[in-house]
Amino acid sequence: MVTAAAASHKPQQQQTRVLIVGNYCHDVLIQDDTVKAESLGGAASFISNVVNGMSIPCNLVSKVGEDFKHPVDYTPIVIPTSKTTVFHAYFDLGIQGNGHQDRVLKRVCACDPIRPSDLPDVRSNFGMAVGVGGEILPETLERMIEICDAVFVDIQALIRVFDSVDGTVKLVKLEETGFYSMLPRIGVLKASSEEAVFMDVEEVRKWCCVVVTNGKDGCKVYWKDGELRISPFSANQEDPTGAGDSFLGGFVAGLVQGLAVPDAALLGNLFGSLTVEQIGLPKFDSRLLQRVKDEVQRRKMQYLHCERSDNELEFLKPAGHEQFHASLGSAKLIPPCSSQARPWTPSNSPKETEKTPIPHYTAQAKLLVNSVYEEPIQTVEGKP
Ligand SMILES: Nc1ncnc2c1ncn2[C@@H]1O[C@H](COP(=O)(O)OP(=O)(O)OP(=O)(O)O)[C@@H](O)[C@H]1O
Ligand SMILES: O[C@H]1[C@H](O)[C@@H](O)[C@H](O)[C@@H](O)[C@H]1O
Repeated sequence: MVTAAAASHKPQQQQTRVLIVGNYCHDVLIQDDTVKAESLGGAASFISNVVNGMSIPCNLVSKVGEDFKHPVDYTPIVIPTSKTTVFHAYFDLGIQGNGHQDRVLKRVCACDPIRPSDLPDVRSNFGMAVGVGGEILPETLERMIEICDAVFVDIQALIRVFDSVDGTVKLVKLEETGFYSMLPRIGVLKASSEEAVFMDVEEVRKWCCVVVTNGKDGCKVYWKDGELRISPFSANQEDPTGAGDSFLGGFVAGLVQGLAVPDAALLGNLFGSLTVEQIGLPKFDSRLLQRVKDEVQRRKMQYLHCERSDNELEFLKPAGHEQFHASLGSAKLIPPCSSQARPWTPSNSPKETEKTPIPHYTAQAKLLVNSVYEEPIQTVEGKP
């Protein structure tokens, strides 16, 4: 675990604040044996879409093959001997109708894994380990823990295995993976409710903060001594792909800007709900984004009037949380600005100069990792 003392010795002036690690992929959505859509995929693409939308600078490490066919903001590493990861998402195979499994995923092509040597040498405040096709190796996560103040992990990067014949994605128990012993050194583990059954939440919450997303019902945050349900936003679901990724992007964007954990989780729910309303990678309306940024700034001003001396308060709902939910909900109702709701391209993504300075990120990263987990814990019970 990163201790407060260790974190305070880290350099305070850094270029990169958010480091996203995970491969871009090609997503093919299939229904009734017909290709419904093909789009850019991978948690890294959905997350950077949100983080960029919130004007937060980030760095991204991703690998693709020479066949990679989408314009992206962050140039991936091109591997001449490998093909881009491809997922086929079947919306009519084995779906249970209980809202748990919304699609059957097959990884039909896998690009190279991301290795420690692929990561930048500079320190980051927030690291995001967000693989989709098995590209995050245990040694890669180890390196991320070394170079980032706080690491956020999507459990899908850790527990996916792929059928050797047709690539169907299956899940294994977290404790059976080589990642389990690293839990005390990560900040947040995010899982969907479908994935959460592959870990013992009661055990894992002793080591790190756990966030379980639950589709249209929002999400739940668990920490060592408490848990909170965070309300959803209504949405007309078109395609669930990437909802969890956009959630994580919004959650981290909120924390980077200094929001308390429950308010940041609301931002996650908001971006998750916006994502399911579009097929593939969502395009966020610029007026909506501006309104969300304004609401976040307004929310931070409210904090100035509250005493929040106890670290655990970062996990509890600050006064005005429900009002913040209502304000974000009304931002969602802004009608799209037709001239601006154009397809996303690198040329209309925010320029570095337009990105706003973020004053509180280091304090927030330290708080998140250290506040309620202040006792340094060296091992997970039963593991070295
Ligand atoms: N139908 C919906 N209506 C409103 N909000 C939704 C809906 N579906 C998802 N969300 C929001 O997005 C978040 C993440 O969704 P979900 O739990 O489905 O993640 P996921 O299964 O990891 O998604 P994916 O694997 O498709 O990326 C939820 O916590 C919720 O806030
Ligand atoms: O683009 C999608 C998205 O990133 C999903 O979260 C992931 O589960 C899929 O594997 C991927 O193809």
